[in-house]
Amino acid sequence: MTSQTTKQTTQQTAGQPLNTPTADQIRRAPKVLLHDHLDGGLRPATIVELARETGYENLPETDADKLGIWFREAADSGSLERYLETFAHTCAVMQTRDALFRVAAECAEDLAEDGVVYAEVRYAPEQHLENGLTLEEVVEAVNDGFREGERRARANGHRIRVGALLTAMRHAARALEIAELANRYRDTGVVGFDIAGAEAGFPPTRHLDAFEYLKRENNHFTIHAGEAFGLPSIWQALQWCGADRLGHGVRIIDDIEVDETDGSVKLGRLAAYVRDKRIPLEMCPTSNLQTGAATSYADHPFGLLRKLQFRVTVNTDNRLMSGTSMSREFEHLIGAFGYTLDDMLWTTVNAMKSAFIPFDERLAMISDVIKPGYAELKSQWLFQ
Ligand SMILES: O=c1[nH]cnc2c1ncn2[C@@H]1O[C@H](CO)[C@@H](O)[C@H]1O
Ligand SMILES: [Zn+2]
Repeated sequence: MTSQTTKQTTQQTAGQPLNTPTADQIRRAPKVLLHDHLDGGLRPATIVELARETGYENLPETDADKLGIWFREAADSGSLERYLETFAHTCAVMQTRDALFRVAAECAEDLAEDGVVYAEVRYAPEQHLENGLTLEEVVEAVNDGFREGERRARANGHRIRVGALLTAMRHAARALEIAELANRYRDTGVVGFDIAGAEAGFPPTRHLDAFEYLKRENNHFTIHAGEAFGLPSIWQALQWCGADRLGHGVRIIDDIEVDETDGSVKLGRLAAYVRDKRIPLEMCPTSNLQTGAATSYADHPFGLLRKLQFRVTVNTDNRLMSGTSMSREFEHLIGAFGYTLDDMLWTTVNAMKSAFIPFDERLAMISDVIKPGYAELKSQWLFQ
């Protein structure tokens, strides 16, 4: 009896449910990433090497460590437009088949190393044509790179699946062409479509033809909306364009009123629609702090949206510019909101449900990979 009481006490102090996950647990927990830019996630050392190989001379630093810091600081501008200027350097070194292959392979390897089991990684093929590659050659180089990265990850004891999202730049006029490209490669590595770039002045409806085309083809797309611009952008993305998911979507918070005195919450029509329809929000906390879309982790809308059970997901956006990883994004949120492994599991299941691969594969990932992975971590204390 006495020993049982002791055991009970030990259970409660060592017991997983009450504990904040450790850094090691966060890294080992299976994670799902829906919003990550290929040209925003290069290893600094790779940029330096590729610049040397391809004769690109405009890098602001040629020492890999200093270059990594330069990207983070330059991206820390408080403005999306200035944040986006840093991509000139990464795109500049991604203009050959070999470079695209290498960057894609390393991307898959790095994500797998960080415990990501499923990722949708996006990039804009139209930004990789400067040395004469065709759109098709760009897509095939990246797809081959992802397959190579998956193989290398497997050889290192990790399992990851990576799908590509093809992005069209919202200031340009190639969205329909890129949407057609995404459709052509839908059975060979491309799982969907997106638009990105400066939001103010470039509303989603500018590219309505691309979205209508994809809907007719029963294909999937997400739209960067509600990041640097507010509710009208989100409303257009959903109600005019028919987006399956929202890239960021943080500004949906502008349609939610919290009563300071009794804490009661009132959702506007758009926020209610987003929650009722289970529209996935691809949230990227660190990126939002850098572009000024949020002021601190503790004040990030993720906390309230999670509490209100919006379908929130955790994402990296640009690992290079934000000096981040999926584990780090979770660490920040856990630090700010006291989340447990169960919260991580909840958002990870949210993300997997929202992926663009077929339903049976999503379900199998949830039941055969994600849930067993968290169960394994949660049961550790029993054997300590
Ligand atoms: O947070 C973001 N908001 C809008 N556009 C972005 C963001 N991060 C990257 N890109 C843009 O997407 C392109 C293709 O990957 C990048 O080159 C960058 O211009
Ligand atoms: Zn993005």
